[in-house]
Amino acid sequence: LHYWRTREHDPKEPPLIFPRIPIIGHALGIIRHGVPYYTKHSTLYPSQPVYTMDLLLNKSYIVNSPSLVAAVQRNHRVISFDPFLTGAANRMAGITGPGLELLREEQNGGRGINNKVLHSMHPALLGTGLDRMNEKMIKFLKLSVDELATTHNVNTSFDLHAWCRHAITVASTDAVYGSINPYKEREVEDSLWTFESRLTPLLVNIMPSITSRKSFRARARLVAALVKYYEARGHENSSELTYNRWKVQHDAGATTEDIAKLEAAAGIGILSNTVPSTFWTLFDIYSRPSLLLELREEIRQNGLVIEPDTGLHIVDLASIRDSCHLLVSSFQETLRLRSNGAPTRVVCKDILLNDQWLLKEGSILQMPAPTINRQPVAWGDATSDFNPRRFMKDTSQRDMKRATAFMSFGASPNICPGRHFASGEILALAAMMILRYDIAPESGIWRPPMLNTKAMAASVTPPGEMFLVKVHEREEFKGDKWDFRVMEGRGKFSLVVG
Ligand code: HEM
Repeated sequence: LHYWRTREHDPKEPPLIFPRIPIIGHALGIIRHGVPYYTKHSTLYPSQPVYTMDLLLNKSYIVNSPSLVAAVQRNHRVISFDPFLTGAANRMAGITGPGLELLREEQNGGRGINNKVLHSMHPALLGTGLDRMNEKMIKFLKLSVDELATTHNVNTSFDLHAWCRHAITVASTDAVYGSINPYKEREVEDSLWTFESRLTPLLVNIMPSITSRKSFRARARLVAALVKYYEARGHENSSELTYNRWKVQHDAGATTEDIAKLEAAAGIGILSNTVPSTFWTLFDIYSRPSLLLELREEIRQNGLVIEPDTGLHIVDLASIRDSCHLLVSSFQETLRLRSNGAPTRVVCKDILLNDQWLLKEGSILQMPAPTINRQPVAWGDATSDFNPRRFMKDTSQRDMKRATAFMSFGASPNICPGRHFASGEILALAAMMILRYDIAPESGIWRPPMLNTKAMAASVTPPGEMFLVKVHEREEFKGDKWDFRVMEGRGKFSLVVG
C-alpha cells in the first residue's frame, strides 16, 4: 500500500513528506495535535515552500511561503473555499439530502446557496450593520466588566477563560440575535460550547451519534432552540447579519430546521475565535508587567474620557482604534503568534501553481498560520518572539509583504468579515480591564495553559484546562462609574490581513 501511494505521486507535485508511523501517521498526528502538527513538519523542512501530506482519504498540500499564498489567491476559482463550505454544512451542521444540495456549490451541481449566505454576511458586518451590533455588544460587555468589581473579591479565584467565554457569548449573541436571543438561556450557551469544544470526532463523521455523542446531542439542543427562535420571528428583530442569512436561505426554499442547523454552526464562527483571542490578549498583556504599565498609560491618556459634571469614566472605542497604537499592535501580535489556523481550500481541477507545482483535482490545500505568520521575509528576525510593537512600525513596503504572511484572519478573497466586530469587542474589553483591574494567576505564575486541540474550528486555539486567576479592583479608579462609547461609522479597524 505504501509503495502504491508513493507511486501515485507525480514528481511535479510538491514533495511528499513521510510520517514516522507509516501510512496512518499524518492522519493520526492531525487528529491528536491539530494544526500545530503542520508546524512541526514545516520547521523540519524550512526551505520547502510547499509539500504534500498523504492523509489517507485525501492528499493535502501544505503551503509555507507567502509568495505561494499570493499564487493561491490569484487562482481562487480553481483553488476554492466553496466545496469546503459544503463539507462543513454536512459534517459540522449535520445538513443532508435536498437541504445540502441547495447549499452545495454550483460547479458541483448544487444551487450555491451557502456561498450566497456567506456573501450576504460581508456587507452586514460593515457600515450601519456593524454600528448597530457594536452598540448592543458594548452594553453587555460593560455589565460583565462591572460585575468583576462586585462578585469577585480578593479571595475568590475563577477560570479566566470561562469568564471570557461567558462575557463574549452574552455580548456577541445579543448583538447578533436581538431581543429574544436564544443564547440568553444558560443551557443553550453551554450546548454551543460542548458542541464547539469536541468538534473533531463530529467532523470525522463515522456514526457521529455514537462516536461523538456529547457534541451530537449538544448540537441537537442548539438547533431546537434556534428553530423556536425562528418560529417566534426573532430574526425580524435582530441584526442585519442574522436577517440576511435567514432571508437568503428562506427565499431559496430551505426548511426552518436546516436554517437552524446552519445557524448552530454559524454560532461557532461568531464565537470560537473571539473568545480565545480575548483570553490570549489578556494573558499576553497581563503576563508582561512593563507592557501592562505602558498600556495603562496609553489608554488613560488617549482612550479614556472623564465627564466633568458626572465623573463618568468612558472608554471610547474610536479613540482606542485611532490613538492607542500599542494596544492595537499588541492585539495583532497575539493573533499572529496564537493562531493555529490553516485556511483551507479544495483544488477543483489540476493546476500548475506558480508555473511550478502540480496540484491535483480533489486535493486539499492548507496555509498554516503558525508557519506563515513567522516567515522572516515579512516579519524580520526573532519571529517567534512576542514583540508588542511589531505592528506599529509599518512601512508600506513591509505591509505589502505582510499581506500574504498573516493568516490569522484567513486569506483573500475569504478574509474574515467579522474582524472589525471582533476587534472592537476584544479591544474594548481589554482596555477597560487594563484600567480597572489587576489580574494575578492563582498559581503565581503566568504559565500558558494546555491547549484544546479538539476545538478544530477555532483557529486561535482555546485552553484545554482551567486558568485560575484572582482579580483586584485597582485603587486609582475604585468605586468610579464606567461606560463605553462607540461612534457611528467608526467601527472599522485597519488591520493587517492576508
Ligand atoms: C478574533 C476573532 C476572529 C478570528 C481570529 C477569525 C478568523 C477567521 C479565519 C481564520 C477565517 C478563515 C478565512 C479563510 O479561510 O481564508 C474566518 C472566516 C470567517 N469569519 Fe472569522 N474570525 C473571527 C471572528 C469572527 C466573527 C466575530 C465573525 C462574525 C460575526 C466571523 C465571521 C467569519 C465568516 C463569515 C468567515 C468566512 C468568510 C468567507 O469565506 O467569505 N469571524 N475567520
